[in-house]
Amino acid sequence: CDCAVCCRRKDEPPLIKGWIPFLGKGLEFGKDAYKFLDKHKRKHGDIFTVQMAGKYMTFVLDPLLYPYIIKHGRQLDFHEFSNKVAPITFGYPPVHSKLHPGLKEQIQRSFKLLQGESLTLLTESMMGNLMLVFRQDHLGHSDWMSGSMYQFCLSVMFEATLLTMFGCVSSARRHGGVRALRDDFVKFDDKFPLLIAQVPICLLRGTRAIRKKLINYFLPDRILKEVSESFTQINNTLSPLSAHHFAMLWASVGNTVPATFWAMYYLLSHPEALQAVRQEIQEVLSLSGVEFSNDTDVKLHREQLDKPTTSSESTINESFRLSSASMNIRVAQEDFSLQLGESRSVAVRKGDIIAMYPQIMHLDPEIYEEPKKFRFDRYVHNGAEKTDFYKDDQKLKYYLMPFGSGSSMCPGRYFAMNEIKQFLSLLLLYFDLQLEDGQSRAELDPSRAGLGILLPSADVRFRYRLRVV
Ligand code: HEM
Repeated sequence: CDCAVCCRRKDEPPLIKGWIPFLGKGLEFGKDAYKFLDKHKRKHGDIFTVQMAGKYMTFVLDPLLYPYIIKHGRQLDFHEFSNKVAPITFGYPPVHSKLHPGLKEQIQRSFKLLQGESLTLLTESMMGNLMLVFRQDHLGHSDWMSGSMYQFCLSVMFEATLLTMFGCVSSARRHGGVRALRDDFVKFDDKFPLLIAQVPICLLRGTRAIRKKLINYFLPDRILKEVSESFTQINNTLSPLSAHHFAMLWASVGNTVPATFWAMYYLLSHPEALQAVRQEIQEVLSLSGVEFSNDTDVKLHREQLDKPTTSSESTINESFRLSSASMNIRVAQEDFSLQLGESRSVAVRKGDIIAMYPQIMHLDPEIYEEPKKFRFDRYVHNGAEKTDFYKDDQKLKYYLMPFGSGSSMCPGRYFAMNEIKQFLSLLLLYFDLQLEDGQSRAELDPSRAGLGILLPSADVRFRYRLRVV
């Protein structure tokens, strides 16, 4: 092993020193995250500590132990980490700032608007906006068109999400400046891993100016002019800071766009999956008495999306499994002994970081046979959702974790699932789709490992044509 490993007290995991790929004080993994963790797991077992910049970070990589960490919400806190890093990254005041009393509570309340009754509103609005963008940008031709898949997903999902979350200007249904906004967003997003790693923004050329432009876009007099019964109206009253709106925009598209890309890519590269999902969507429509034709707009309401659609959901979950590389972080609030099962405990000091890295579980051949292969029906059993997956002959409580876990779980997860389903439904209903020759080997770009859904290392060319129905 090329790392110095110290054996410590019996209740302390092996300590690995001298590993430098982490940047700054922060947590950017960079290219070697999976390899690094997998290598040390084989050598030192499922629990080990990495020392960096004076901090101790203990990785727990056995998914059978995840429930013990997740249930320690009080002693192992997520928000200490996010409350510190998010304001610096997105440029809003610290959540405990005296200038904005109650900000923390406002932010937490705004997360609730992504669920429950508001989710119905959001989902309906997203449907209309997706349809609008599809109709105006892509449904006008009957010949084969050629496109770049990531760019296609980005342009449709970015604009439809922006309209859904933040409304539109009063004079038009679409924003004139959306392309410029999207380009700036992509430039900021490129630097996102460095910002999260707490590299000072002044060292990232031009990024501060781009962030300022993006924040200014959300000033109340520039956007949100036509807000009636929308999510935006409620959201705006609760969280009046434009920099926080910008953070919400990042949260709502930063992972959703690559997740949509992977679901679309896997469907196009697996025709049997595409066929099964298309058939399932057609059945949902016909059961609701909707007769589909390509010159009318489709509406899929929340009740229809909530119907058991096992092939679509399994396809999306399988894409998450293969492309997600988020790290779940907790910060110890006190010195204590973290009990991991009946016979194991780990000494934790106040300020230590405990991390789970579910990608290791997602690619574990003991849990998922042939883990690198896409199988659209991996999460289907006897026509229903499959939820039993095993490790060491024990059923796993957590087997798929693209959205984090416990108290830190993504509040937008239901909305994300709905919007990806809506996007795929429109895509498969309206278009014949094909990959261009030689485009069936998309690779994951590991450079934002630790932060969510990985992007493809290169875009993929595809062809699409209006279906004749
Ligand atoms: C496929 C799409 C998505 C994925 C994979 C995803 C994943 C995640 C993950 C991994 C976290 C951090 C959880 C943790 O560290 O334990 C998170 C947090 C968050 N997500 Fe998502 N997310 C997605 C879509 C969305 C959408 C559509 C929204 C909003 C419309 C959203 C809003 C948020 C917010 C606000 C947080 C911060 C929560 C907090 O600080 O407590 N996400 N998401």
